[in-house]
Amino acid sequence: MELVIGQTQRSMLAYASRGSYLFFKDSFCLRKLSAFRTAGYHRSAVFRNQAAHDNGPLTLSSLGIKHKVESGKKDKVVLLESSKSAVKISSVKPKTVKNSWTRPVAVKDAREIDGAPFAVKSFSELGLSPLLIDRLEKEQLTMPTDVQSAAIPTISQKHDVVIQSYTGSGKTLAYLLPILSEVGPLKKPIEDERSGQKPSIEAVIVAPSRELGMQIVREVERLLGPADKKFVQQLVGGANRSRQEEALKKNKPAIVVGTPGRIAEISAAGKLHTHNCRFLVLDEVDQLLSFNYREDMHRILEHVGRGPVAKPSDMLSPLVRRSERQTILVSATVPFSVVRAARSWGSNPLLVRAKSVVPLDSVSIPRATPSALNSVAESTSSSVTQGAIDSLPPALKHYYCVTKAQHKIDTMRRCIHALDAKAVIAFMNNTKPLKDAVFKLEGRGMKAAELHGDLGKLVRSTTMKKFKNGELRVLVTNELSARGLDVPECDLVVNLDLPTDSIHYAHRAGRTGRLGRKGNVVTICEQSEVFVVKKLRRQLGVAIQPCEFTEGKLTVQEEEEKKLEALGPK
Ligand SMILES: Nc1ncnc2c1ncn2[C@@H]1O[C@H](COP(=O)(O)OP(=O)(O)OP(=O)(O)O)[C@@H](O)[C@H]1O
Repeated sequence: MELVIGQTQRSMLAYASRGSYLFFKDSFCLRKLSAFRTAGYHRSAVFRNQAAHDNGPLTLSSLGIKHKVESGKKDKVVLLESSKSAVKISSVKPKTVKNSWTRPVAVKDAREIDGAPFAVKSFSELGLSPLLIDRLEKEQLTMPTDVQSAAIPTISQKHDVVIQSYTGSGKTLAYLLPILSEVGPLKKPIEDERSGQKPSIEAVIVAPSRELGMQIVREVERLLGPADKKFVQQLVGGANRSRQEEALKKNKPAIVVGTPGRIAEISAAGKLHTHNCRFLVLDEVDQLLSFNYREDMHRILEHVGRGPVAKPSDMLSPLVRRSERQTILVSATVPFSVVRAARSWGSNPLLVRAKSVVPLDSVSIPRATPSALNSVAESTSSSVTQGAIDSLPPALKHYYCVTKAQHKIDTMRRCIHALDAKAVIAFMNNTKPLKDAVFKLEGRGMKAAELHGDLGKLVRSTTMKKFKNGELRVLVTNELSARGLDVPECDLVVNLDLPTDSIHYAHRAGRTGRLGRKGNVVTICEQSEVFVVKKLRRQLGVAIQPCEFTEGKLTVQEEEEKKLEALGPK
């Protein structure tokens, strides 16, 4: 059936219900639009109108569009009347690729996607399963963030995606919710569900640090509810491996969350069966691409979601092989290395941001130039810098304070008092000096603790718990253990050592100002390092103001600022 749409005055984008047409931006001329299978069932369609878009979240009502769904028919029809044009969307049989042992998978044609529904008023407009909506309401999670509004429908329609949005903008739920809508006890009833199907692992989530891995496990447990916690299993390093293997056997979880080394280790031992896995999520993916995870990541990518090939005729084409598993890459920063990975591990991946969903191939992210191999120069490459800028929470305030190396801790203590900060994360580049920093802070009566990879799992989780419940005021840590960490109460980030580039600056800064909250970032440096702060300031396009802490107050050094500006860029 051909859908013909009259010209409309506005460039609009619409998502429609199951099995219907997806049509997209640009003034709709008379043309055939190809069908597109949606796994999730929308009870509404959301239009994007460029004009209205800039005035905040878009919903049908905000666009003056009334919609109703005629139910009871096999194919649903969503009638949309707008003041400008009447558009009738009717259902069509989607094209699917079906194999003997995999679920029907729509052959993806990302060219059809141009924009996504924007911030909608509630999760129930995003086609999530009713059971999951109930759980969200019980957890007082009612309104999706922008990146969630864009990511949830896109993932539900079986696209491989790269989710990029600034730190603390809700990327974790952006991928967890569509997965929980399809997998585990909260999933939608699936028409072609074969009864008595052996429970198997259907989603693998990989995180670069134990803390982040455990944080994601707690988020899944929170959503599943106390009775269904066993559907998710942690496979993080540092924990007892045989206990993890016993739990896998006993609980047969639908979702596993872990660090690359431990997942690869248990998979290699033949104790982790992920060939039927439908989702592979790589959280903080730019970290997971680093050299030290190479072997483990290779194993995970080669095995997760790679179904058994029963007979030669089942040999899957490269496209279908890749499309049998949905690959979801997540990070606040998306340097070229992530783009390259998405292209090789996914099929027609889409770049999902807070306000847009576009084919990844349509975004020009230049390669890091060979000369940018060293970290400081690397951040001069526009892709890296752009990634950092995109990852900075908008409500943050940035300062720097000059002092001698031996006075840094004392300066930080004065900074904490001046800002009356309650939960401070202080970053250093190496593990060794962390203990000394804690010792000095404790010596001045400030409750502090160190967090790094050399500590045992128990010490690390106890430290995190104490920090989150306010028993500790300062957490002194290094880069890796802080990636993705979510401590909503964190109101101050201090750089005791300069970050190596703008991306690292942005990820550190993003530990505060979570989900739009206020936050301060203070970099304490020596005079000889001021030029690096200026470079970061230029690359990030944020005001990192010179300041000092005297008589219990933070004062911005205006004249110093003017002097610096007068010197011009170095
Ligand atoms: N729709 C929502 N409504 C209310 N709170 C939310 C919502 N989505 C996420 N949150 C909360 O916001 C905080 C930040 O979410 P999350 O950690 O997923 O952000 P992120 O973008 O993954 O951050 P990072 O880039 O640092 O990993 C969490 O405490 C989370 O529980």
